[in-house]
Amino acid sequence: MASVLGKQERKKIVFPSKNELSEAMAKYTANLSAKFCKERGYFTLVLSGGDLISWLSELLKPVYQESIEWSKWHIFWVDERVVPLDHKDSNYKLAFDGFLSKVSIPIANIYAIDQDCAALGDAKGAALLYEECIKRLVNRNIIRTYKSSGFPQFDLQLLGMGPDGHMASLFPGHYLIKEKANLVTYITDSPKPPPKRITFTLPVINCASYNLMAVCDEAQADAVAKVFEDDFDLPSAWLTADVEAIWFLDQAAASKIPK
Ligand SMILES: O=C1O[C@H](COP(=O)(O)O)[C@@H](O)[C@H](O)[C@H]1O
Repeated sequence: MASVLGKQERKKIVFPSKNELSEAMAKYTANLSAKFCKERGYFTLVLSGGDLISWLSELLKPVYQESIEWSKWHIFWVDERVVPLDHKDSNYKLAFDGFLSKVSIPIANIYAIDQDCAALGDAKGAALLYEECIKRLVNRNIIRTYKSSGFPQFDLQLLGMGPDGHMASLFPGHYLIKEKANLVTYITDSPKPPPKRITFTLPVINCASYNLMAVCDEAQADAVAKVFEDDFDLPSAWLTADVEAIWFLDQAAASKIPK
């Protein structure tokens, strides 16, 4: 299995405010949607939870509503909290209420975690079934594979980072960051509530063609500075991609990056 880690240039764009960041994120996403829909008839987009979802509202504007080929989109989650899908902590609910219910992506193309596992709080089962779901879509060629590694390769992942430097549900100091055998794994002692979550493993995250990490606000400035100083204790510092890994920051989040 090819190594997918390794140091790569960490690109960043600093925006005056969240508004400009969210406009640029919409443009970036729409451009990649057009590229992949044209090249292969599908666009595989991975979402995270957190603040990022509200910044996606730019994609609801008429210019995008009318031009994006929504029927070709396939939606996944880089991590999910193992709670019922209508629970306030569910990343699926957050994205569905704030974005997915307002665009015409076929419901069959929205891949939430297994409802029963979610309702029962079965994190292990949820991870296993999500991995199976991804493998099935790889077999149907909806998700590509990364070169010869056999890992799934998503077209674009939209990621966020917590103030502690976590991305997806990979937390600083937790052994999950080292997990390389599985595509999807689980955690039952997440330092950030809720404790039960599933998450893509780092090799899967880094196989994506494009990774866009969007971070705003001063509360994240210390973690952002550490990432740009190559502090690999922070899971987010490990982020790479096959084609491009790019950080979209507002001025507050970028304020402590050494000049
Ligand atoms: O718990 C989570 O946190 C991260 C970061 O969220 P943010 O609100 O600080 O941007 C998020 O990316 C992840 O998907 C979520 O489960």
